[in-house]
Amino acid sequence: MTDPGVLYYKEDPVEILKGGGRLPISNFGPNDYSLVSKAVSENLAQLDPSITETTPVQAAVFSIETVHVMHSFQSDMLCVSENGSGKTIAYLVPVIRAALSNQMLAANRRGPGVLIFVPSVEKAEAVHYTLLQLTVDMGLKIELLSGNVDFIQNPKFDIGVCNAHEFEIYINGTRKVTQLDLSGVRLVVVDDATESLKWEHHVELYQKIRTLTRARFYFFSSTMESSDAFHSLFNYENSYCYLHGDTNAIPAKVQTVFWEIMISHLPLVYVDETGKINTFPTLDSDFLKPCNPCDMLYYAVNRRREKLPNTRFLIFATNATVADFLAVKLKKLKIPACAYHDRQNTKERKENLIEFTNDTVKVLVTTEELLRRDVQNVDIVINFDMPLSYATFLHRCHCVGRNGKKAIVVTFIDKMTKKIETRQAIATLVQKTPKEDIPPFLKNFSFFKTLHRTSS
Ligand SMILES: Nc1ncnc2c1ncn2[C@@H]1O[C@H](COP(=O)(O)OP(=O)(O)OP(=O)(O)O)[C@@H](O)[C@H]1O
Repeated sequence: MTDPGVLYYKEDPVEILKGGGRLPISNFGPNDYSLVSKAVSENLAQLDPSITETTPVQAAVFSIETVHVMHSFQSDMLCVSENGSGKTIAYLVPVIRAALSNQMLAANRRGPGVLIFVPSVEKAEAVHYTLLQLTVDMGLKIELLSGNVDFIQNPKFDIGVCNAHEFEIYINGTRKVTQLDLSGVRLVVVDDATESLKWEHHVELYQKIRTLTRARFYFFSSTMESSDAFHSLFNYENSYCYLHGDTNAIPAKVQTVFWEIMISHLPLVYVDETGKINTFPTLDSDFLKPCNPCDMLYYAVNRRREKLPNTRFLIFATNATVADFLAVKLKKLKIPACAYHDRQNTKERKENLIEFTNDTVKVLVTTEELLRRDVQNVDIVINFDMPLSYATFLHRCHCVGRNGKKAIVVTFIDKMTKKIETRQAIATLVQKTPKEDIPPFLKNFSFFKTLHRTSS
């Protein structure tokens, strides 16, 4: 196990994982602490690919769990580890352990025992699916509280996989929805914590659950920015914190580039009555002047496909309408593309995703929704719309470059924009980018420049 990361209890580093340290747990085989039951260990081995050895984040979590078991002790946990490092299994194993030990108390319980919160329908479905695979024949009752599923009828279950956006209804109850009794919840996992805590109503939700239960909270995230929301939820006095690698860094094999666009320019690429695509002269030169983002997108995708037809693109748009518009526009320009976002119904979304994963379509236009999924083999990410937070930018960078694969992230930037939040995002991006990687058009970017010009 290379690069073990650092584990802290409260604020002090704990020598728990370093080579030869106290409790290095490097595999999912049976161990003295019953962290992984035989059934879970076998189910993990059955997965494709088979899971037998722990990744650093998994080893860290199991070490913490060992302390919990040995000393009949409970604490909060924060795990920050990059995308694709195995956080899902890292928390599902303790979730299953907690649910199994909770089962003995189930007779007295009137509600769920463990809750997992994720910030999107897609991620909830993916986590639910993995959980079902890991708990085959274990007699645990697992519910998906997210998306287009029927509202649960029996409020007593062992593990709930919940979409934090939709959970409020289960706390308050309605005529159709049974209010959940959360007093028996012993463990709450918040996945993609940075993303989730951006939403005020998620923070309120977790605070409420804190007051209704005696649960410990495990937060998992691939980036972590210190925030008041997090401080208000996390029990610093009694907590483990695990940090792996440079979690707020762009993956080593990912090249980030910034292209200047001008939203105010009219699009010049169009399909005429004969079906011919008309471009404009600069599209044929390697140096492209700032142009309309749709033209720039066509240029980026088309040029690359001419040279490398198998290139797979993931394009990010801010909202569903823009994503649909771009997919249609690309199709008209003879570039097969499909959209994927949370305004589509489940069937449509699944079909589009399958087209992309099967490689039938090589261009997928999406909103944030897809970030939480394991998107495979993407070569180029295009930020058609500028991500408004650096954490989102990092998340998008982490969609590629998994397993050391080379990739490019292209971000379209209109430095003349008057939108304050976009200017703020550009300023942050410039500040965080190494000097040598900042393109000339952004070298003298100032948050105030255009704003001043407008107001004067
Ligand atoms: N111990 C392991 N050995 C081999 N493969 C693993 C192991 N743990 C997880 N994986 C695989 O690694 C991939 C990424 O795992 P996972 O989605 O849990 O990462 P993550 O850290 O949660 O990423 P994200 O932050 O993007 O959600 C999955 O395909 C998973 O099956």
